[in-house]
Amino acid sequence: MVTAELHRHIADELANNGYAIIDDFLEHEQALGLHQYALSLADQHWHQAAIGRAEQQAINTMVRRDRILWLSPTQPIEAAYLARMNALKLALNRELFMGLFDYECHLAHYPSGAFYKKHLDAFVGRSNRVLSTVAYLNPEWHDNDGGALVIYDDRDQVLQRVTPKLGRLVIFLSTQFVHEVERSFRDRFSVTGWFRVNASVSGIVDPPR
Ligand SMILES: O=C(O)CCC(=O)C(=O)O
Ligand SMILES: [Fe+2]
Repeated sequence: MVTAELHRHIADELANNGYAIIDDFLEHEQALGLHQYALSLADQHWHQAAIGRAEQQAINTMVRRDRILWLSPTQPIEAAYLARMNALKLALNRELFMGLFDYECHLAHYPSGAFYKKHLDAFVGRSNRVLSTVAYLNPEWHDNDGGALVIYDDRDQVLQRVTPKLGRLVIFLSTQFVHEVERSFRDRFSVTGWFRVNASVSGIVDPPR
């Protein structure tokens, strides 16, 4: 699919279902490059992920056990990913008038045994995160490797069980879908991010990193 068509497809899916799952969203080279990059980063670059907002941010390994690294445009490979998501942001604003203001994202590494229990990424009126994105960086992932993303509907029924395979993007409304990452049995890598509306619009600023 050419980019304009792909962006329209994502906008349609979001408008109709509130989420979209796009295989090969990342080109093979880019996805593999990010995977290699994540593998090359030494231990000290990664941080144990926290949960909760601002003053209550806490590390709780009963809830999540992934390690993260925020992306910035300083490295070309990070800049290329951010540019890709910026293009998507512009398209979604054009198609859906979403008023998306910026995008923040981090690499995430789930070592073998890691998971992230059921949660919402944002609460209505309490966060400026409106759209969650996860791009997966795992070549040759099999169902018995675990680590599926499970998305629930508003009656707590499984809506989608998504295998974290290389190049796939999942995008969903942050306040609408409870989701979890099942225990992974291999190293699992992804880029997780959020499109945000202007803090002065929602009146809330997300926690400092
Ligand atoms: O990696 C995934 O599939 C989802 C991660 C997630 O839910 C999060 O970081 O908030
Ligand atoms: Fe999440």
